[in-house]
Amino acid sequence: MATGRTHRPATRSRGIPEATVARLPLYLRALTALSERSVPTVSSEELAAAAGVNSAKLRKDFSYLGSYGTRGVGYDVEYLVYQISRELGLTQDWPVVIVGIGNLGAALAGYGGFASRGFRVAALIDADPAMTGKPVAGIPVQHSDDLEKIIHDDGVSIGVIATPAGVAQQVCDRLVAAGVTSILNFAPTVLSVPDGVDVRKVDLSIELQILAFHEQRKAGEEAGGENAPETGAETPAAAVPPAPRSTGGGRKGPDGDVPAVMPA
Ligand SMILES: NC(=O)c1ccc[n+]([C@@H]2O[C@H](COP(=O)([O-])OP(=O)(O)OC[C@H]3O[C@@H](n4cnc5c(N)ncnc54)[C@H](O)[C@@H]3O)[C@@H](O)[C@H]2O)c1
Repeated sequence: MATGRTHRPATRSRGIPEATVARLPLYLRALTALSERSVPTVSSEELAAAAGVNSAKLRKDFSYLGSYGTRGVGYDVEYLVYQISRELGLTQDWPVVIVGIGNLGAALAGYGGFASRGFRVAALIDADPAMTGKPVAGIPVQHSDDLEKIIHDDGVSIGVIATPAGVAQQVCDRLVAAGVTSILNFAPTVLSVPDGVDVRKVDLSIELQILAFHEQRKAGEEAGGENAPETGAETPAAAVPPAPRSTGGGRKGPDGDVPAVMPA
């Protein structure tokens, strides 16, 4: 797995640590569920449990947002949704392109959770001429020859790579050259990007391998007659901070990308 080296410091310019930033989506997901149930306020303990985070950590995280809640009442759900959305840059629309519209790309294109969170799928791009013009999830696929024009015309800054691993670096290079500065990589390969470009990667097989490790350990402990380890809690993988980021200049070498779903 990538070590997550990038050019950014562990603390953002506005003073919010990367570890806190990584937990904000977890809070937002829990708060959105509360909002949908018209719950007006929530205590730090309740919200921490819903987000799978320690409540002291939650209070510390929210202090960076200037949100302290009201004693005996808790946090205002709607206001916190607004605050976190604003902090994450979700109060604006982010056009996204997906490159590689095979099994995975098509599934991502049809995923309603992007649009509902402010990520508009602006274009679907594939190198297969047979797919050009065919609608996937209601969006016509465009040929990769037009990638640069599409990025430019739609003002896209976020690209999703769902191509075979062998072409992912080349696709990444084209996206970056065209002006994309954030990449979500699903291809099982480590991408090199220049400074100023953020890469997050998702690899579900790595998550399964980590679960396999824990399964093996549990089985070993049971066989050894030891007490079973603590179970039952969802590990907030995405809340784990990225590894320290280098501040060196130049193109980020291999491992310059960061896993979007990080193991604990
Ligand atoms: N991260 C994960 O958890 C996860 C899960 C499933 C698949 N994957 C990976 O996602 C990728 C896609 O998997 P899939 O099952 O959808 O494969 P697929 O073969 O169904 O689709 C790949 C698509 O990419 C297109 N393509 C090939 N070269 C291209 C290029 N240069 N530019 C644009 N498009 C190009 C192909 O025409 C095809 O439509 C693979 O790398 C796979 O290993 C990752």
